[in-house]
Amino acid sequence: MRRLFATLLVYSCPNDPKALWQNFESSMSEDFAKCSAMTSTQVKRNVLQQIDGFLQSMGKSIHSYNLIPIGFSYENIDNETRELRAERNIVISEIDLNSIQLLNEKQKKAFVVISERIYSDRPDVFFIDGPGGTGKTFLYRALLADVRSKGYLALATATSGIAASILPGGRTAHSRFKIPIDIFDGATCRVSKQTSLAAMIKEAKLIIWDEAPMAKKAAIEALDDLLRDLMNSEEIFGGKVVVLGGDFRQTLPVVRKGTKAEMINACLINSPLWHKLEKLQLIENMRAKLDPLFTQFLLRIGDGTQETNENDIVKLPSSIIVNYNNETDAIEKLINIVYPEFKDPSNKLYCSQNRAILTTKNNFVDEINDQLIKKFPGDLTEYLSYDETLNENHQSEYIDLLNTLTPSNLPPHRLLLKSNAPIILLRNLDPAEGLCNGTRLIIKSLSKNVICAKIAVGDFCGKEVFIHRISLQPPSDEQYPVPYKRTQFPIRLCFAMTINKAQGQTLDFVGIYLKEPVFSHGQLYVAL
Ligand SMILES: Nc1ncnc2c1ncn2[C@@H]1O[C@H](COP(=O)(O)OP(=O)(O)OP(=O)(O)O)[C@@H](O)[C@H]1O
Repeated sequence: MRRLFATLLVYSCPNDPKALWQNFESSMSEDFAKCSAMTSTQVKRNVLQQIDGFLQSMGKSIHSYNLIPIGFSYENIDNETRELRAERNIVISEIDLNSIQLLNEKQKKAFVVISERIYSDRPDVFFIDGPGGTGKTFLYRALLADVRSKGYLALATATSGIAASILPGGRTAHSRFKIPIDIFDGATCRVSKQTSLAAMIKEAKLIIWDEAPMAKKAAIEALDDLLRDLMNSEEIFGGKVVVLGGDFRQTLPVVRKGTKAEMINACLINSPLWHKLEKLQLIENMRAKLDPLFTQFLLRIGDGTQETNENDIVKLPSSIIVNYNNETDAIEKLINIVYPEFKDPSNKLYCSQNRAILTTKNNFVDEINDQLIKKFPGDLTEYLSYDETLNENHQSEYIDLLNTLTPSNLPPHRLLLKSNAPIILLRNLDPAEGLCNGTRLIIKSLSKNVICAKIAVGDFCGKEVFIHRISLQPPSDEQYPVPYKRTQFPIRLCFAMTINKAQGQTLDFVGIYLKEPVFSHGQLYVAL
């Protein structure tokens, strides 16, 4: 409830935060108040400190909301000290520690080389290059467990929230190192030398950045500059052991409206840092171990070496193709294969959580989700967004148009939902607690102002969370007739999703709907 209150303050900008606080203070204090050892002042202080912690993780502070009564002594623990404490308190799982014994030959080699540099204080910077499923995450988890079990700090980061959420203590690199989101060449991280965040980064024995190929080179160069500055060293990454990793066959950094050349230029591979990284390769596909022929085919797709016809089109193996007569028949058949329980209502519905239909464009995703939510059993609940122009003088002129717009990173104006349906989160609400852009959840209940949902996968699987409406804006570089914001639940249905959104997801069963050819072989590779 305290987290819900903090996200309401940040994303819904209530007119009178103090009144809201006074109304709900006792409900938000219930658990602390039950502890008889605490005085009412201590209860209030604890509640305020926790709310402040949530606010700070979203870049805000409790002092902006006028919640603390005048004269009330509120000693806030510096948020960064809190972060350091959180780092030190990360639970090291037995499974991760034991996984060191299970590493395959290449993973073991990488583990030994990196560990040797960490503990001998002869720093180096690595790039773990491995196609999807070759056990990069497995290796990172083993390294993190090993370093942390020896009492050292190890910082786990990734480019996307969803990849960060599968690393223990994982955070997005942007939030951990305060790298500007709208990064450009020469931009710097917003960490000043005197803060305890700087002290924590300096103390770290190991820094991991997963999905580095998806980040712009400017972001990784900003980390290099930050570490040189903090460590007062001209060595690469300030002489820290840094492990970057990922798979260049998957999708590359997004340069909105950029040309192919601009996208390639933004890649880590075109940074002066690239040649200085020690490359370690993982090759054995641990995910598709039982199907070596498919694994080889997948690698040829990723490397762009699979044979194509005269129109540059690859032929997929007939064993994975669904035969159909026409377009309507095609999508019907695919739906029946991916979601067989829709045909047989006695079948368990809940298995839909680890299944998805992947396709290339948002409008195909919407078409499929619309069809499936109607077939899904249960009562429909409709939530309409409130769309408003930033300049209120334009509101009446544009309101109807705004409702029809479907920007890629915004929920739809008309959200049709049912209990037990799968949804995907569209914002990083609380990555430390598993609520990232890309987290999949199953709806438990739908109320007028709050949706209760259960996280469907990952370390936080099964956790129940409350989601409320927030104000969202389309990306500033997407062209719309007028600047506007949409107040809506930050979710979409996810019976179907785009291939790009699926990158980094773990799905048990996938149907791929290719109404049009994919944009690149990297996109087909991610889907397959
Ligand atoms: N040495 C190993 N022993 C047993 N299982 C392993 C080993 N290495 C990896 N795995 C398993 O193989 C699967 C794929 O591994 P992992 O997710 O680490 O790959 P990845 O390279 O990070 O993939 P992606 O790039 O798609 O995220 C996981 O289920 C993981 O637990």
